[in-house]
Amino acid sequence: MSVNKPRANAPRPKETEEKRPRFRVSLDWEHIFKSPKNTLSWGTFFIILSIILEVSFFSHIVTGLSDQSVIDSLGNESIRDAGRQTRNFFGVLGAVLSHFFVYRWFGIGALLIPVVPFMAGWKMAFGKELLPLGKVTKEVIFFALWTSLLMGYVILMSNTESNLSFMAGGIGYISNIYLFDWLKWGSIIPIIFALFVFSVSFYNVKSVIDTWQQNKAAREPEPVEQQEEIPEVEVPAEAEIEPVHESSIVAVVNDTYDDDDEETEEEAGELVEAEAAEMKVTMLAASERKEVAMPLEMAVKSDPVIPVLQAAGPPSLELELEDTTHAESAPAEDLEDEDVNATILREFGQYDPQLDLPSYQFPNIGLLNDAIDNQHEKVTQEELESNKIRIVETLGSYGINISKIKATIGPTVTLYEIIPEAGVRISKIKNLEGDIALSLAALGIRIIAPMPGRGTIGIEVPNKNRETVFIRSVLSNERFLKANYDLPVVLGKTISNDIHIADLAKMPHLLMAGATGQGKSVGLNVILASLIYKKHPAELKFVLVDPKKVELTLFNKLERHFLAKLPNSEEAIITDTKKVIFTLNSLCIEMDSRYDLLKEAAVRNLKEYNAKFAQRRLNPEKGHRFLPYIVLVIDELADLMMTAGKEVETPIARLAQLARAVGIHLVVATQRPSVKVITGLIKANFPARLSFRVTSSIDSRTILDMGGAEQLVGQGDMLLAINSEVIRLQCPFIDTREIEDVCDYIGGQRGYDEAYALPEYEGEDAAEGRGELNPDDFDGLLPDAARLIVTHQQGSTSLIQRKMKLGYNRAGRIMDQLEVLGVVGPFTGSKARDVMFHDLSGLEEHLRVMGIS
Ligand SMILES: Nc1ncnc2c1ncn2[C@@H]1O[C@H](COP(=O)(O)OP(=O)(O)OP(=O)(O)O)[C@@H](O)[C@H]1O
Repeated sequence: MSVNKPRANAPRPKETEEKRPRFRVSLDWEHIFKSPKNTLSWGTFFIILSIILEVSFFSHIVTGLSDQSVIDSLGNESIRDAGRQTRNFFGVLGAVLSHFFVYRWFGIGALLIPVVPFMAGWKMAFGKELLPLGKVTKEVIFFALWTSLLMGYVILMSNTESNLSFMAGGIGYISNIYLFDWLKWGSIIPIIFALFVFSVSFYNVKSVIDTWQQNKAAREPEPVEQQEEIPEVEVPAEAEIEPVHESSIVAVVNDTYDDDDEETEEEAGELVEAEAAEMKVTMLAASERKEVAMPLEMAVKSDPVIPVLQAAGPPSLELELEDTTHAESAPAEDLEDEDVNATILREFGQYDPQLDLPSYQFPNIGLLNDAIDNQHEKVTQEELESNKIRIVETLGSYGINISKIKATIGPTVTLYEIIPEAGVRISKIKNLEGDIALSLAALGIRIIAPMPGRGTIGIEVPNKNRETVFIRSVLSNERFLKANYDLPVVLGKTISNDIHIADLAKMPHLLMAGATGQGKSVGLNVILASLIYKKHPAELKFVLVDPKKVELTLFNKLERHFLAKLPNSEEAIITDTKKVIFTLNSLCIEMDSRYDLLKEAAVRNLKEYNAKFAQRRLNPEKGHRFLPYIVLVIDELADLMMTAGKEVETPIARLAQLARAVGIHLVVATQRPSVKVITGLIKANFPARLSFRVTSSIDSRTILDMGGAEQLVGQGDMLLAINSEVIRLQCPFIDTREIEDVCDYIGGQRGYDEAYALPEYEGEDAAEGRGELNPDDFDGLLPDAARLIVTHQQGSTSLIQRKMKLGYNRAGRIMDQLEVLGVVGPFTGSKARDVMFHDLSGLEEHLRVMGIS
């Protein structure tokens, strides 16, 4: 066998030379600018810089002429002398900066320049953009140059060069001298043309004109005869499906956000929602037509997103790829959409859901009780020593000798880890649990034999004086503040006094059990409080189910911020079993519709979907929207299972099985962890389980698949089992007053108009009882909607949405009520419903008879 050896005189390979170390000073710019420690300082620096620039430039307008001589002689005299003579507000520095920016370059156009460092500084310091930075930078550069050119023209034409030429700056003045040679007074033409070109390309003037024209056309009454045959998808004019129109609608919303005008913001939001749904059908109709007419080369171009999904394999759960017919028709439309979306992204930056409530203030930690954890009551040295001695003696009396014992003091229990001498059987120690408890005269001794991954045997002994872990101490903990989880929840303090933070989004659901009075409700409140402290109302909604009627009432005040509810229900907190069934089914509908959106967006989970939406790669006019997480909290499953059984179990199991990918997570608590309540179906879908003290080891096994929870000492002492790992934790304590203060604080702020509307779900009974609907239950806008439908002879929800500027849910509800009233026929799929009245007089008579007008 021959081996190729390198010859001694062979040329040295190139890589060796490249690998030789070079002495280079390399700065880690990423760290310098982006490290959280530095951003505040850099941000403040840029803000100060912008103020210095602005004041200097203004000052230069008055002092520029007299400072000119100082600038000219700068090299010849000392800075000190120059400083004394300079009149600029910021001395020599201000004079020099102004000399360049104002005098040499931009003239008064330079006054715009400081806007850029100010906005950049603000973004760095506070992590938020006042306006989209990239867009503003381009505008500032253009208008600084353009103002300079315009001023140059004005000054040259008015012969005021000597005094005022600084207002044009070097760029404007010199450019105008050249332009003047060519065009004389006509040099204003290229200047105005430059403004025109910039406006057209930058502000998408064409789309504004198109929108205006379309709106004008839409306002003109449509002839009745033509509409008789038109199905639900209306306005099939070619111009209306131009994506340029879409961008303008989104632009309107964003402009409103930028203006911080909250009232108009909502109106615009609703308008867009209505327009979006209408456009959804219009675009659908358009895509169907395009499928036929699309040229071949367009059809084979693929959507850039779809291959990514294919490469990543079949998505989890229900997600499947689009069917091929759709995939073939999608690309051309998607390519157009991508262009529009890219333009919107460029102009308005990323979509920020928090701008829904721009002035929302997160609750501060000061609202919570500042009692510090009662350190002084901790375990004393004597207690430790006497426990150690008793453990060693008890084990010794059974012939078990210990080579080492070590204690770790936790908030509720102290963990004694022992290493027995060689040859001792673990099961022997485990069997002595009762004897050790007896000798220590303590309740709730738990033996962990062996301690996983530690090579020891653990004996947990409750402390005589236990420590209360206050919620404030955990929520203000740096680890929690920095936790970058999607749904961070603090569950408690571990035996080594670390706080245990979990990500509910990853769990993905939590099942809690515990006998009465052991701390379940406090535990639920702690979970809710952790989420409220970390998430903005736009990002998270709660569905609260409280059959006990008193536990979660306090959260009612969060209705217009954090709560979700069924459209027709009065109370945001659900206490009635029937409503619970409706709500659970409604959540299943929400889950299914979210899956449809994910499928259409070709993404695999909510995070990817929202990221894509924020990058403006999903068109709101096709029904896409930012999807908040939804956390369903049930404070007493036992009660529901007893009264409704399968009706509750099935949707819960379905949600638990499927909803994680679409951001719906469940936290379910129960007093009775019996197999009738925690059925196999439910249990199998809750990998994370938490148990407070239960009454028997059978209960403990039902919830945790192991004993031990019956040995806990109550008051928030708990065992958390995730993926076969069990941790003992002390739950933090939050009291009613604290929850009240936090809820008052949030509830007192401006919120959404109403709670987040879940999809409507009508139980079978409701469908049967439809004919008996009480006129008092009808929507106030029902008569107007009926007149609209009859006037247009078109039973379309989107018509109500668009003309009456209503959200989709409300318009849909009105349409259902119109059906009950007999104004329109039943739902017929994609076609518009039949209209049962041909003229308004017939309708008015009918409304009068029905007692509605
Ligand atoms: N983490 C904790 N720290 C200290 N004390 C606690 C803690 N959790 C609960 N407690 C005490 O236990 C009492 C009962 O707690 P909680 O109301 O949460 O019980 P529960 O399990 O919800 O009972 P029920 O099922 O009857 O509603 C509280 O009023 C409080 O005094």
